[in-house]
Amino acid sequence: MEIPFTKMHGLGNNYIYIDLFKFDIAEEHLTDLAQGVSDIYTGIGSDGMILIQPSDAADVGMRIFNKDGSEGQSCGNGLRCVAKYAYENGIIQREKFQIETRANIVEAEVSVKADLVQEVTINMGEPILRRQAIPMVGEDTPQVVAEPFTVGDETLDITAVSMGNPHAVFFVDSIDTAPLYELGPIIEKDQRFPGGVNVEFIEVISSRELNFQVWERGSGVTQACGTGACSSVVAAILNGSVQRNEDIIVHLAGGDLVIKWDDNGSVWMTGGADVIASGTYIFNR
Ligand SMILES: N[C@@H](CCC[C@H](N)C(=O)O)C(=O)O
Repeated sequence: MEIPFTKMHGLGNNYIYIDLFKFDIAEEHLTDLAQGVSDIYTGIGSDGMILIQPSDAADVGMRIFNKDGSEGQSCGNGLRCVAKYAYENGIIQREKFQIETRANIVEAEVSVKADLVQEVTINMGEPILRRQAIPMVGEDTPQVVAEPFTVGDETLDITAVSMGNPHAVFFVDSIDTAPLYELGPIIEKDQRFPGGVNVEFIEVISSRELNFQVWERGSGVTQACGTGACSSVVAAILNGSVQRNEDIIVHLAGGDLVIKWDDNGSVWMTGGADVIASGTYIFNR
């Protein structure tokens, strides 16, 4: 099967995008296809695959598959790229529109120059903080903030947040010595997170800026994670390190995002989205 694709990235978090407005793929092939396109040796090479598709509930829909073929509920960097693709390819003709994910419907606004999208702002909706809704096991509590969390012989303080997908946020003194490769893969599959979890290590560098590293569920270390940046700002606010209703700059390996958790409860994300390549993938089922 010959499948048309576009490869895009948001701050280096790169996915193979398939436009289901133009092309259909049977559900049974999606896991294999995501693994296939993501492989750097035998595929195109990516952090995963994103489907851009018609939606009954919003202007456009998206589904995100990680590198290992598992399906996530949302993807912040993917949402900005879907917004850019939808606008530049005439799926949507307005600068403000809605995108449906498995988690929720978000509001996107594109800023356009010479018909090209320069930057995208997404209202990602409200964070989910209740323990069992994240989901995290244990007696239900309204929030999981700075709780001791033992992994092997280390005990760290965890703040858990869901932006539709689950995130375990750990504050460290320096991002350079964060145990990303050592603890990321272990915490990702820790039984206290029945659906697995994305793992972030955060250094607070001022009341307006955070340094960020991520181990993503299903994909490992990536250059950036939009839902992770949102979760980290929410976690930093819950821990009293930064303020609500202010623009916080998150420095990720692939560049910066501006995140705000406003007084009405919504988390806003602003950043770039870029096209890398387009072509045809030969899918051997
Ligand atoms: N990179 C994404 C998140 C992708 C999904 C995640 N790995 C999960 O399984 O929840 C982002 O930019 O948010």
